[in-house]
Amino acid sequence: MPKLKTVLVTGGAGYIGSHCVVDLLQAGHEVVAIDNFANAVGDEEGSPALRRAETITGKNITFYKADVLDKAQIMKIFDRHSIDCVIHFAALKAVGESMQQPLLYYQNNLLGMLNLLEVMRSHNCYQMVFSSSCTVYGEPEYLPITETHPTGKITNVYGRTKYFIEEMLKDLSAADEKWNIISLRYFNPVGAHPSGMIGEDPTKEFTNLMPFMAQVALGKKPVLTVFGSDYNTPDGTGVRDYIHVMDLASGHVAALNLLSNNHIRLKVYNLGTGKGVSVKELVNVFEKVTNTKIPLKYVERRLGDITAMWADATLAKEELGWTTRYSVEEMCTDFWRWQTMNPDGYPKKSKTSVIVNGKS
Ligand SMILES: O=c1ccn([C@@H]2O[C@H](COP(=O)(O)OP(=O)(O)O[C@H]3O[C@H](CO)[C@@H](O)[C@H](O)[C@H]3O)[C@@H](O)[C@H]2O)c(=O)[nH]1
Repeated sequence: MPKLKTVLVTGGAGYIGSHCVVDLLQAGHEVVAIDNFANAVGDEEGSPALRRAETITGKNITFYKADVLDKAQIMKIFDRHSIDCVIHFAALKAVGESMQQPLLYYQNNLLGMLNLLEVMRSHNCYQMVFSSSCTVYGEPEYLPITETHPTGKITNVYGRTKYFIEEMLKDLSAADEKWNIISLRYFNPVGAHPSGMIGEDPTKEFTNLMPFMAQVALGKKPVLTVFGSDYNTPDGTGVRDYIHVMDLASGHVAALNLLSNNHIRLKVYNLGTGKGVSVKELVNVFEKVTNTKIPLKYVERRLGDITAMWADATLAKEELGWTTRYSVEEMCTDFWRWQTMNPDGYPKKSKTSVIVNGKS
């Protein structure tokens, strides 16, 4: 039986965070969520995504508008709640921006993690699930990529922050056996909760393929720019391992269960489907399930993009007992449902029933 936990979810109002909160609540865990709204909709009064997560699950979430860079604030939250485990999503993640503002990325992602780990240690909380990325592998030396593939040859600052944090976690777990940490390397998260109530609504510019494609389908952008048609792939376009965000969410609940029942110190798992899908293939499926036509414009390769990447997710299957359930069709259908039900994303100003700063 999984043990029920009080889980602090940093970046809980964000795309992956909010979907993970739904799964945690449905599994019976208590959630304390924090977000600074750097890339999620919300304000002092709370988060529309989390309010909807409460509606979906019929459960309450405690929410704080808080920043992992503010150590004193994080201390207070730990003083107030008996946190068993932290799932750490809060990070900046725009590759282009990270190249222009490296210090911002190092400060936010590395210092944020350091603060969190120090506060955790001061409160005897040693369990963490960390949101890492397949970006730590750089250009693959072989496919599918296993967790033992070399890491570190990364061409962007964002990716290096994930890699440096993984190295930091290795040192930490080697130095102090109390830590019990899982780092999850995500492949390409897409889709939305099947209810259409929560989904991806970045406050920054859309740069990822599926959200951009949906903007084109909605008529908000004129054309989808395809970056490169001369890759060494079956149709010449880039290949990725797209994974439904609800599958990603269930991977976190599985990781939490493993940490509850085993002292593993530090483990790394790939979360992907194991299937490579090209840009053209994804566009075709999206057009089919949404009954839309996406105008395409082929341009040069995007700087820093890799050719192809997909996961070997055998380890997560064997050790976390986790498998993906959603097809590429469902990823597109669910994303489109979210987009058509919420063409402008979340309401930008809304009262929330979420318990904010510990008060209803
Ligand atoms: O307008 C677009 C956007 C993307 N692509 C292509 O679509 C594929 C997927 O691109 P995107 O959705 O931007 O994802 P990635 O570049 O694979 O980056 C994701 O996956 C990385 C791990 O590999 C993470 O580090 C990033 O945070 C995450 O955004 C790539 O072949 C891109 O060249 C286009 O052709 N046109």
